[in-house]
Amino acid sequence: MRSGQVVLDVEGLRMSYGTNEVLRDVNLQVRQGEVLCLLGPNGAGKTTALEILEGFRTRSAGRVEVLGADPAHGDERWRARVGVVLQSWRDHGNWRVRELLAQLGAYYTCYSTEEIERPWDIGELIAAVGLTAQAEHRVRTLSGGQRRRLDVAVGIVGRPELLFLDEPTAGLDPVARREFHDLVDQLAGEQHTTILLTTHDLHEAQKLADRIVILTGGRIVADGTARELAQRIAGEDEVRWSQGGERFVKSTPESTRFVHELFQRHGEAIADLEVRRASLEDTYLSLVRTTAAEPAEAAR
Ligand SMILES: Nc1ncnc2c1ncn2[C@@H]1O[C@H](COP(=O)(O)OP(=O)(O)OP(=O)(O)O)[C@@H](O)[C@H]1O
Repeated sequence: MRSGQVVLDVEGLRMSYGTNEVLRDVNLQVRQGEVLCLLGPNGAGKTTALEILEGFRTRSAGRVEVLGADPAHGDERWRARVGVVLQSWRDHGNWRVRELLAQLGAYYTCYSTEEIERPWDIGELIAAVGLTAQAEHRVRTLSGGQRRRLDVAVGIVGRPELLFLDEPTAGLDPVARREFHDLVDQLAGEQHTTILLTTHDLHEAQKLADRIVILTGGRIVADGTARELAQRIAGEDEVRWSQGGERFVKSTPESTRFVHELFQRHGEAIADLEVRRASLEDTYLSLVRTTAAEPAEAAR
């Protein structure tokens, strides 16, 4: 998945709000078609980083290139190629769902290309985000989760090449969450949309992301697939079993192979087998605790 061209390139990004230095030295490259999850504790600077990449916030220092342009100077054509789902916005209460999406979608028509017809067909889009039953409802009458689905629809109505999603599944019920995951898979798989999203749900990150980036202490402290991160920091898998009335525990980086060999050697004598794989959660907690324990100067 890392073979596509670089669509997002960040080097030495810094951001301060007054004396509060939030981003200290962020370096990141994202390739076309990647789904990248940005993780980090509350206040780590994820939204700030996203807002800079989206061109909504001016950075203090560093080089940022998004779809070949500096987002601080992105023109309308550039903006039409970028989709944004913010944490929350509460406008357009009087509009009906279909009417609002058609109105917003019309803006993108002139930005169609030979490869990408803009906007998304509104009926198809409404179905894709699961709002068909509410298509003629006024926005202010939607529930929180339905509103979040609409936020996602607004973000993708122009068929963006690059999509930023800030906590897209916050407040969604399990069914809506699953549908959203399918939609992300569809956007990345069929439309090759590059997706950068933030979440606090590690299972979601594990499920959706080709690559996970952990931001804490103003820097990226880990970058890799869920499995790579789990193993690199949390360590090895743990295999437990009993044999002849005795309990055994073995730590191994290759639990599948180990279990295979165990059964080859001892067959039916093996009982109570359990495999605990190194988890992303272990890694995440360990990294975030380490950074939180460091004095700010040490992290610089
Ligand atoms: N407009 C602003 N003015 C001043 N400080 C701000 C502003 N926006 C964010 N901050 C501060 O910057 C830091 C990072 O905030 P940000 O919202 O980027 O974090 P986050 O990682 O998205 O957090 P969360 O997971 O809680 O959404 C916090 O200390 C916050 O108080």
